[in-house]
Amino acid sequence: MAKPKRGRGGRHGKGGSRQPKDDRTDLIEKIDMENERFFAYYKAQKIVPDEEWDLFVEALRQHLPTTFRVAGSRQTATTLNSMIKDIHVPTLSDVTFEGQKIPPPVQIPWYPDGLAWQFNVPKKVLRRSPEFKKFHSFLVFETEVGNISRQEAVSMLPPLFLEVEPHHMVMDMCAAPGSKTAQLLEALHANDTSTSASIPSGLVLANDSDNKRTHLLIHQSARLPSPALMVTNLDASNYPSIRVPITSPHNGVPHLGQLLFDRILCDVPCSGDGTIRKNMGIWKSWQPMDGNGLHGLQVRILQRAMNMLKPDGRIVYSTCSLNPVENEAVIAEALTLTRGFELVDVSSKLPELKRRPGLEDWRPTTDRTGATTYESYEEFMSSSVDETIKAKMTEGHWPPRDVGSLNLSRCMRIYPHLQDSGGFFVAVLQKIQKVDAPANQPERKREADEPAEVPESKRLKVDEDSPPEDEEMTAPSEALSTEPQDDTTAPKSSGNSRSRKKSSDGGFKENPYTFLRPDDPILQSCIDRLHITNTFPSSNILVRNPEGDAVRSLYLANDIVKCVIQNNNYEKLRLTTAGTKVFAKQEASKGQEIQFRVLGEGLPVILPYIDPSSIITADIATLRVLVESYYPLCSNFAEPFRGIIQEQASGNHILKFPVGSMDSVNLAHDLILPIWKSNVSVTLMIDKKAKSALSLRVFGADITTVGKEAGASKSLE
Ligand SMILES: C[S@@+](CC[C@H](N)C(=O)[O-])C[C@H]1O[C@@H](n2cnc3c(N)ncnc32)[C@H](O)[C@@H]1O
Repeated sequence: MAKPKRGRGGRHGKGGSRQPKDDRTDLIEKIDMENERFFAYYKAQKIVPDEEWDLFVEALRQHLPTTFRVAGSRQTATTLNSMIKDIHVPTLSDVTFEGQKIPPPVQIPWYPDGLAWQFNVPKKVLRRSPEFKKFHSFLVFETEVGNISRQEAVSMLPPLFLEVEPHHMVMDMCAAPGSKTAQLLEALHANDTSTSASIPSGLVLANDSDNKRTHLLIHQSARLPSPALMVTNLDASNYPSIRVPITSPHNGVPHLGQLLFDRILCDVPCSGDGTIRKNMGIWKSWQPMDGNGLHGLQVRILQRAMNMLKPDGRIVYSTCSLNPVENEAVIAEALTLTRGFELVDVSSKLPELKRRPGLEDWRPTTDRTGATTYESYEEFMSSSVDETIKAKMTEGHWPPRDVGSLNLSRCMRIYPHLQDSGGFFVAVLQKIQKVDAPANQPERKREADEPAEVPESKRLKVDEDSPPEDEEMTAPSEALSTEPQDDTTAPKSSGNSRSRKKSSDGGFKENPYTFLRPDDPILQSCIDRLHITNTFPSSNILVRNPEGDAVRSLYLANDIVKCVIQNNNYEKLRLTTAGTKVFAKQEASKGQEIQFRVLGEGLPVILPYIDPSSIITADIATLRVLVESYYPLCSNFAEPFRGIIQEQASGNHILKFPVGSMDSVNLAHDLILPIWKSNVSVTLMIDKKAKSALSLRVFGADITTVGKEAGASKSLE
């Protein structure tokens, strides 16, 4: 095979111009994009027809386009998407750089409502072309505030195939760093508007076994605050049953039963060779046996998901690996071991997505060169391979004898050459009947004790008091699991564990969540100050300490999150996050009364409960003053806002900027923002990056103090 010699962009720096050190286009030049083991192994698997092989390999060597998704509520997303389409794309359509025409971003054809985009320009264009530079700033700020998600196109697929609805109980088994969790949350919040968030009746339970990555997930999910989110830090293959009160439909007697899920995502740890266009180290490090050691863990995670699913529920299993041992072999093994499931035919869903059917035949290997593969387990076991190596492989690595009955062709393989993307695998499973666990099946050697190593490439893949309502909790009796489970149930008398945090459970050091009494004086003062109506679920407010004191932050949980917290031991669940922060303590100056204020990210969920007469209406000129400086004096505002704000008491207030135009600035939808009024000045209570994003969106430039300082320092360079 001829050695690849090129990447995007020129091979040498032009005219002595400075080359950015970390420009991946340069890296592509330097990396030897060859790996005979990779080629030998995947040719033997026949993952693509012979006539497509060269196209496939050529695509692996190309620079991966940058892709992003417009996120957030449907209304916000539609408005922002129109801005990209009608303002940014026309500006970017006529850009030439160093004599070359640069193509503008284009919509990814298969993504619903045109909300996903891709573009492929060298970094130096993003840095030096004024048009692309401005677009890049827009992307950076909107990403910071959660309106845009920089995500690989193929990674957007699994949540789309899950078809989540706001009432669904959803589990994300291996969730960090959380790009797919964000999509699941968005689907749960489909009824949000541009200013207010719903409190969905469903749940997104996001889990990851890696504690550090769990915190990354929590950071990411703060961009889409939700009272329906819980994050846990457990091994998904051994996830404990979650207990919730269930009313038996037969005798109406309530008891604690297992919470079963409508939708489960298994985006499992994998060898990650489908990301080779981005993680170019894979060219050098890839070994044919990378997937063998992961297969067992992948099967166990999928099986655990199958045992936590409701009848008719759906599981999406996905990897960014091309290896059938991590894909079809896992599906085949799980379908064989756990009866009552079938692969769903989703060929008519996302019709524009180019995909290939799952394989029905594959040939695992333990040969380092990838040249010797084995058609069957029997052939492998009778070979001269060392016994210690044989012991690491199981029958489940190979296609089962009844492979034809499993409909493996319903799995989806996405290859880089089909639509200029990464490589990916997706399978959709549905539970068709009550699961008999364990299934009647021939005795198999299992990999249960095999420690699976997660390859580095994958680890680094980052580019989180009232009785339960019967309606929500009632599950059909056949939905109850009969399997013996680790009991996470909290002592009945106490509800949530009120013991102090301790590190007795594998180093778990999080504080418990404790519900505030609805008449807690601090909660009441927040309610009174903002004129919050009595329909507000004040019995669902939590604090993060065992004493139940409102010390720093107040969180809001929905009913199912509350129910899970009250009926399970938080330490056994390794509960890392629950609900969303809505109020926080505002540090007061000396002698002033301590007050709590509503947070910018908490406001959308509180807004539907705020009496509209307590919201102050302001105009775009007022917004400009608030964006331009940190602490504008009340006297700096024009009338009528100046008079209105001067009359208000010090503390937290909510401003509404209605749709409209003023001085060529257009507000496409209402803006609702929190402010803090002190004796003589007013502050917009959103963080710096959110302020810059807002400024770019509304005023077309970053007019914040930070933005102006950054602009000034650039012009001095
Ligand atoms: C492919 S990544 C998940 C990516 C994530 N779904 C996303 O879209 O951002 C796989 C994740 O599985 C986690 N993991 C590895 N072994 C696990 C286990 N036994 N249980 C739960 N999570 C595991 C890793 O820490 C890693 O974050």
